[in-house]
Amino acid sequence: MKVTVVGAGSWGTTVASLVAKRHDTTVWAREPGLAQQINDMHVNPLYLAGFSLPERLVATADLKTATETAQLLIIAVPSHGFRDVLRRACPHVPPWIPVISLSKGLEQGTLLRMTEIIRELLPGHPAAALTGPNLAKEILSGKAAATVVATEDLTVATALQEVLHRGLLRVYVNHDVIGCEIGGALKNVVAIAAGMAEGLGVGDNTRAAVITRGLAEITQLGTAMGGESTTFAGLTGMGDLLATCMSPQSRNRHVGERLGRGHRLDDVLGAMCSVAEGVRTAGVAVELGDRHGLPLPICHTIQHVIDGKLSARDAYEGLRNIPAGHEADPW
Ligand SMILES: NC(=O)c1ccc[n+]([C@@H]2O[C@H](COP(=O)([O-])OP(=O)(O)OC[C@H]3O[C@@H](n4cnc5c(N)ncnc54)[C@H](O)[C@@H]3O)[C@@H](O)[C@H]2O)c1
Ligand SMILES: O=P(O)(O)OC[C@H](O)CO
Repeated sequence: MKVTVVGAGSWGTTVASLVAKRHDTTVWAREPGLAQQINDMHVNPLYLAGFSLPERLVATADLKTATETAQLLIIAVPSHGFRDVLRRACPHVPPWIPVISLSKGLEQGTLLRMTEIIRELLPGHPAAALTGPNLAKEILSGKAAATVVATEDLTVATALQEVLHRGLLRVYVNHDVIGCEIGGALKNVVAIAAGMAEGLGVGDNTRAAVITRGLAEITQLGTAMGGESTTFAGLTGMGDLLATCMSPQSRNRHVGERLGRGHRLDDVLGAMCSVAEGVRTAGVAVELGDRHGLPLPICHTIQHVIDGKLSARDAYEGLRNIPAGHEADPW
């Protein structure tokens, strides 16, 4: 099969490297110099310094060349660039090939999930999300992991599972696309909160409380949007939340940790080469919460920190002052 991965960041390059072991795989890099380094030296020093990539993996900076012969298209650019890149690729995408989103975010303004953007721009193409506790560098270094391919049609999901399943990467299927995408996007916001706890040194009990209440917020919003509650206890919910909140490799947790240590958001983001999706997702989650009548206090608080209305320390004070009612209440 001919597989094209659009986006040569840390996750796009990792997934392309795994798929390239069994399929003809092309990765599109926005940066022409990076495409050349992948082709000539089989490295991606910009996003995956120190790793060797398979020699079979081909890169190009030309979107038409990358997509026109693809039999499976995988989109791996951050959510803020997703629509623009897909729109530019659209005229070259062969009819009816499946399109998988790797992006864990929501579109600002429209509040859409990435598979909804795929459906809007490429109607009739099967749209899927690949999501789960998947820190790119661990997977590229060959450590075992599990992930989920989510699409409503389980026949398509099973076919995609077959393409993506690789030795130590165990790929499950799920039909609950809403639940899987909401879990993947919102865990990044909670990871910023968990990182802040780390930076502030408020303790592991507090961190556990924030992670658990964070999962409650994710589940409330996800089920209100049509996701199934069991999904949020699985790999794309609790699994990814744990990996992202616990791991020092997480960019979102890193942003939170720096904020907790008193750094300015602009400085933190300016020093990073990679994306931290939670920074943009917090506001979208708040808007979705408003739409569904849900208070989502952790998302609100993180949005206030991102807007500069609250310091990390004040944010934690504020969360402490929220009245504790029944555990099943939405606040
Ligand atoms: N890195 C991981 O461990 C990991 C794991 C699972 C999911 N994800 C998700 O995958 C998505 C991509 O993450 P990543 O880690 O590869 O990001 P990254 O920051 O490492 O790389 C992003 C890639 O997209 C390109 N890009 C950035 N902005 C763009 C724009 N506006 N238009 C076109 N291209 C643009 C960059 O050039 C780069 O090739 C994110 O949504 C992330 O949450 C990441
Ligand atoms: O580095 P982060 O915070 O974007 O997290 C990466 C993955 O989404 C973890 O599953």
